[in-house]
Amino acid sequence: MDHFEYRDGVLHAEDVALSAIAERFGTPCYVYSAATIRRHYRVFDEALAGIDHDICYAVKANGNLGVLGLLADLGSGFDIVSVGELERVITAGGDPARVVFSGVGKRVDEIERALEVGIACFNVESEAELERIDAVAQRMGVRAPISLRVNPDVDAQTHPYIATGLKENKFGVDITRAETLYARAAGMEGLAIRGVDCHIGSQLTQLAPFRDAVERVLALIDRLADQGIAIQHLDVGGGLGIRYRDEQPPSPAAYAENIRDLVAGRDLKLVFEPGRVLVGNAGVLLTRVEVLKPGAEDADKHFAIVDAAMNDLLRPALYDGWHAIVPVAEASDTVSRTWEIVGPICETGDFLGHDRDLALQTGDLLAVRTAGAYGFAMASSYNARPRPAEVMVDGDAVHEVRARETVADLMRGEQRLPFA
Ligand SMILES: Cc1ncc(COP(=O)(O)O)c(C=O)c1O
Ligand SMILES: N[C@@H](CCCC[NH3+])C(=O)O
Repeated sequence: MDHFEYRDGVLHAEDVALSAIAERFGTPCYVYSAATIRRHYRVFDEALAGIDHDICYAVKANGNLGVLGLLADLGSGFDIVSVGELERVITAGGDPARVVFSGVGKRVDEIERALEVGIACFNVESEAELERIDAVAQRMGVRAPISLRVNPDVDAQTHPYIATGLKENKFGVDITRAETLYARAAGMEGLAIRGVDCHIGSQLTQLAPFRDAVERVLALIDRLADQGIAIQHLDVGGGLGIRYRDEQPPSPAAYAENIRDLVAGRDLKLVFEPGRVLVGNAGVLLTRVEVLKPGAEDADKHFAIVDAAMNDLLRPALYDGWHAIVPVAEASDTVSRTWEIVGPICETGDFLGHDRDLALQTGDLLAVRTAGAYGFAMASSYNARPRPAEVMVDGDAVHEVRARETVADLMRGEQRLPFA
């Protein structure tokens, strides 16, 4: 459920026509719906009613200050993977004490800053990192709260680039080594053991892998208890999938019911790190058709070159990700063709969608749907293309939550070599 719908033939974000946004802010432009984000957060939170839980939104999905501020106001915590994300959370008004810090390569300065602001927990991904955090914390005279990210070796049944819970992935520590590492951590002066963490992948559409992972981690928690190591929270990561095309992802309610019986009666808080499920359907990428390049009548390919490209939305190029592409003004009687929707970048992989049946004319506006997660967040300025504007609609109000980058922004900090 989202708040993008046609009214009088024009696609709206809540009460605002996307054509009006294109007029005012130009294209390409990301448009988010505040009501959709609020709704998704509440549905997720309510699904977990009765389970002691904390929601730590995965900032990497969409780190815009407007998005983070909205989630902070709803009471969300945050899952971060860099000091840059930490500063974003703080700037947006998030509470550092509700932050968990994931990631396989945390630098010393990042650990220092996280300790300085007092985050809730480090999700530690290797033995070397345990030692590093211990050393930094001891030097600062504090104890760092930690969980070990364990790798439960379950198949998340998702795209291989975004599956993270298999033995061969770079993430976390092998669950069979976890007890030894917890015993080591328990002896380190700079550490305070708080939890166990796992995250098995992203865009999961099956429930079984989540349940398998939780079962394996709960068994570990029991073995740790036998060793006298008490665990206060289980961080189950993020990963709940959404519908891009015809996927049938479980609802947040089904996701919660899938594990409710496993944790019932335990004195254990569950931490969730949802990203995509909160913001994915809350965003579209608005783009305009620049050039139509139809082939001969019998040609296989007809190209529609739009002003958004792989630098703005990388998911099609990187994962062959499928996004619905719809006209902003509902089509009338213009002849329809099957189009390749491509950007102007000099890469054959620069496409937003293959084989789309659309009635197109030069200058038409299109909306690339389900672009709120891993959209702007993965944008680059390849081909010296300034990154797009980001706009948040809230009812009939329109907020420019990020101004379009300029070419001058792109050259900031650069210089020619001095003349001899
Ligand atoms: C550690 C961690 N937590 C949370 C997430 C958020 O995942 P998703 O957007 O699939 O919910 C990710 C990304 O997959 C992640 O790597
Ligand atoms: N960027 C990915 C998800 C990666 C999840 C990060 N752990 C996507 O667009 O689907």
